[in-house]
Amino acid sequence: MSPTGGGFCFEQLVELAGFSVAQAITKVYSKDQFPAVAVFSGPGNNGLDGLVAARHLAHFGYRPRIYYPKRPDKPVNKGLMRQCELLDIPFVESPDAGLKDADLVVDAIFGFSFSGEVREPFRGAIGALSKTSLPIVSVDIPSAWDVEKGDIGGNGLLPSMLVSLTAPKEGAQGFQGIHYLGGRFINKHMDEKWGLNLPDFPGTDQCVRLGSAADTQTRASVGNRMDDHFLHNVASQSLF
Ligand SMILES: NC(=O)C1=CN([C@@H]2O[C@H](COP(=O)(O)OP(=O)(O)OC[C@H]3O[C@@H](n4cnc5c(N)ncnc54)[C@H](O)[C@@H]3O)[C@@H](O)[C@H]2O)[C@@H](O)CC1
Ligand SMILES: [K+]
Repeated sequence: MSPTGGGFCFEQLVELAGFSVAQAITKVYSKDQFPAVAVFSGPGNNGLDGLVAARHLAHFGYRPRIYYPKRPDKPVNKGLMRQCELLDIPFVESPDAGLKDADLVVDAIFGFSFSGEVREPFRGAIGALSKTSLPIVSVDIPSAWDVEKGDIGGNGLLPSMLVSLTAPKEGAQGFQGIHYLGGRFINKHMDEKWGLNLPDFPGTDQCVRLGSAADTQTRASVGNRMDDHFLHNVASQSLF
């Protein structure tokens, strides 16, 4: 683990992101009504947020299963998978196996680095999720949406709930569903540097519900600039 410019290491940010997603889910979809959660994880960091969320959901009393078809051979991926295996969270081999008898879906396929036409095996996964009537919770941005322009191709997911991380993305401005902000790790220096004007997180919560479209809009362009920064500095470990 290497410290970043803000003192964080990457694994910490992924942990806080995934934890906030799991907690936001508890606010809207109770474990009694939505016990079986299908987590669809993509090949990048959005997918890692999904693995972390699955682990916390299991601790919270849900029954997650994970569809994770492309698994980069990195210590962080292997570690997060191992943690899930030790909680007896099954890894399923197909989108259909993920959705069978599920009550809820977590869409952690693509985040802000998605671009172009969806390639397999994720084209099939997104196709399956587009057809399901189950509620979908998207992590950071609905998968296959353009991070700046939203669902321009018309092929992206239409989730019932979105948990934006750190700050909403510009592309999420048109999102009409239940919108939470997660990732409670911004200090006042970061907030001022980026002009985030973050809302107060209630009590010990890791997430806060965004009330209105205006709430999203005022923060969206900042969210994109931060993500650009995040993207270009993750390798050099100089985040924030
Ligand atoms: N901003 C923040 O503070 C944090 C962000 N995190 C997460 O990191 C995410 C961004 O992670 P990454 O930069 O790894 O990117 P993504 O997870 O968005 O996805 C990148 C992966 O998707 C693949 N991909 C892109 N376009 C594709 C296409 N058309 N068809 C098939 N595959 C495609 C790429 O080859 C790459 O493997 C965020 O959205 C968020 O979920 C957190 O993990 C940590 C905190
Ligand atoms: K997503």
